[in-house]
Formats: sequence, C-alpha cells, structure tokens
Amino acid sequence: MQQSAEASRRIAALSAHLHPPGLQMQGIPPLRLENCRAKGGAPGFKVAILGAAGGIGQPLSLLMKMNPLVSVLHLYDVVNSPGVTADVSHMDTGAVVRGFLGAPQLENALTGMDIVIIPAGVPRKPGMTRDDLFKINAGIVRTLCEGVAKCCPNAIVNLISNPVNSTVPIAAEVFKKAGTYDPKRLLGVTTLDVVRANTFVAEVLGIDPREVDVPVIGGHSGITILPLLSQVKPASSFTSEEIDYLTNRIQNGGTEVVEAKAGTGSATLSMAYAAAKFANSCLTGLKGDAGVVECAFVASQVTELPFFATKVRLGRGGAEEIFPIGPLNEYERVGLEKAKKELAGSIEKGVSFIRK
Ligand SMILES: NC(=O)C1=CN([C@@H]2O[C@H](COP(=O)(O)OP(=O)(O)OC[C@H]3O[C@@H](n4cnc5c(N)ncnc54)[C@H](O)[C@@H]3O)[C@@H](O)[C@H]2O)C=CC1
Ligand SMILES: O=C([O-])CC(=O)C(=O)O
Repeated sequence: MQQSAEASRRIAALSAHLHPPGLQMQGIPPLRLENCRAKGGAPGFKVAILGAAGGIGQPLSLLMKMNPLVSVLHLYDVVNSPGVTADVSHMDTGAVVRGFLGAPQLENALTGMDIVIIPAGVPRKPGMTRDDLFKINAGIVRTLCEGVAKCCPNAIVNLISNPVNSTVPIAAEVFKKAGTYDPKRLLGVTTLDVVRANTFVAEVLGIDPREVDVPVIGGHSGITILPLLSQVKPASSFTSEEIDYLTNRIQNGGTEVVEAKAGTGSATLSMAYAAAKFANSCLTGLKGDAGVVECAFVASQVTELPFFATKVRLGRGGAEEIFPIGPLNEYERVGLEKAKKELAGSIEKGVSFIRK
C-alpha cells in the first residue's frame, strides 16, 4: 500500500521526537516533537530522574511513568539511559518519556522540570557504612545540583543519594552559592524508613501495614533513624523487648538488605516504591491538594540542628509546614540525643565539602 505524502511526513517527524540526539536507534527514522500528534501536552507535571538507569532508577522510572500526575518524564544517566528510555516509553500511560545520556545532556534533561528525583551514585556493599559513600557521591550530588540551580531553580528536589544526612546539606550549600536556595524545595527522602517501620510494626501487631503510621524522625543512617513507637497510629503499646527489636530492625533495615544482596547492591525495589510514594505526595501537594503529610529530611528549626527529619506538610511550595517532634518517652529522648550527636557531624561534613 502507498503511504500518502502527509503520512510519510508525519512518521518522519514523529521519529525525530522519539529519538532525540544521543538516543537514535538503527533503522528507525528520526521524528520531531513539533510535528508529532503526541505532544506531551496533557495536564500534569514534568519530572526528571537523575540516575535513571540504576537499581533504584529503573523501577522508579517505571513507577513514575505510571503516575497520572506526570505529563513529561526525563530519564538521565551517565550510562544506559537510551535502553531504559526506549523500554519505559512503550508503556501505554500518559507521560511522554525522553532520555538523556551523559554530562552534555544534563541541562536539557533539567530544563523546565517541576520535580527532580536524584538516586544517582554508588550503593553500599557489606561492611560499609552510608558515610563510606561520601567520597564518590558528594561530588556527584554537587554536579547534579549545580545543574538544577542553573536549569530549574524552582524545582522541588527529592534527594535519595547516600549519605542523605550529608548530601542534603551539600545540595543546600550548592543552591546557596548559586543564589537559588529555597529550603522548602529541598527534601531528603527518608520514606523507606517509614515504609519499613510500618511493615515491621504491622507484623508485630498482626495487622495490615496499610493501616499503620509510624513517624520516623532524625536522619537516614543507623542511630539517626529514630522511630517514634509511642506515636504509632493506631495507638498501640509495645513491650520493652518489642521496642528494642523494632527500633533495631528499623535502624538496620538498609544493612539487612545489603547483607542479603551479598555485594550486589542495596535496597532498590522497596526504595523505588518509597521514592514513588514520596514523589506522588510532592506532586499532589504541587497540584494544590492540602494536607499531604510525609516524613522528610529538611532544613528545620525543630531542634538546634540545621537539618532534621520530621513530618512535613507538602504543598505548592514544597515542605510548607514542618511539624514538631511531639511528646517522647524516655527511651525516645535518649535515642534523640544520640541521633543528634551523630547527625551534627554528618551535616557539618556536607557543609564543609562545599565551603572548604
Ligand atoms: N535514601 C534512601 O532511603 C536510599 C538511598 N539509596 C542510595 O541511592 C543511591 C543509588 O542506589 P542504586 O540505584 O542502588 O545504585 P546503582 O549503582 O544501581 O545506580 C546508580 C546510578 O547512578 C548513576 N550515576 C552515577 N554517577 C552519575 C552521575 N554523575 N549522573 C547521573 N547518574 C549517575 C549510575 O550510572 C547508576 O545507573 C546510592 O547512593 C544508595 O546508597 C539506596 C537505598 C535507599
Ligand atoms: O542501606 C543502604 O545503603 C541503602 C539505604 O539507604 C537503605 O536501604 O535504607
């Protein structure tokens, strides 16, 4: 059958859009966005994932492509983003997917984004602490945040790369230097701690984890992860053995996965789930729905430390309200003092990485 001139023109044009420079595929003619009927004009938000080809990045790309609040999804990595982009872009959900590969394409990946999710960087192996990742990940986060400051200074940043207790202060310093810092828009992702806490508490109580809400405050590493079992909803009481077991398991949930994976990485699937849940709350807040509350590691005045994780209310401007810690029992008060001591050092390490 002969193609009409108009149909050929449309196909050639569409191909240039689907395969932007760097992502062209053999044998498929290029096609351009402006001539494509699928313009990505559906209402929704523009989201970029930096580190999209990684263990977290891939399932997170899948989950964000399924989110009806996302109209455009940019997938950036220094390796393998063309494959992940081609794969995810075939899903018949609304978001238009574009891939970006390597430093020269970072600015295009970031321009116009409403939310930037950053799971770029190396993961732990058994025997390592999250702080052992600082050497490599600090520089990665600095470079990516410089890109955010330049290309989408108003975007909400969801920072996943470890050590979160230091990478969030690094990002804040980068944004301050660039004159773009808005503390409400920089959020360290600690949702996985809450997800784990809900799961482990539900197991002990013998109820559905979806009915459980455990506030987890402090930071995202070892003893800085402080679950507030006295504030669990539905209101529950625990024996001292249960409190010890749950606190330890929640604080060491990451290490449990690192050891089980035996050198092949850390939590990726549960983390992608947690990151997608958190990003969805940020998107819901951006849309203007009031009352979306999540725990996150943010600039904060609830303690004497400059950053601290507590519940925050997400809105159009990011973390619009930061909730106080609330009443603690003696066990939690002792835990809080230990957490603050370690957090202070991690925060200072991040700050001085940029200021030095
Ligand atoms: N906040 C949290 O609760 C959690 C944080 N993490 C952290 O997330 C990070 C990523 O973990 P995985 O996905 O398992 O690691 P991974 O090694 O599987 O993936 C990381 C990806 O980042 C990419 N990457 C490296 N340098 C980059 C750069 N300059 N720009 C863009 N992309 C770059 C790599 O190419 C790779 O595709 C680690 O630092 C890990 O510790 C992991 C689990 C939970
Ligand atoms: O434990 C790790 O290295 C990864 C992580 O942050 C977590 O799973 O909570």
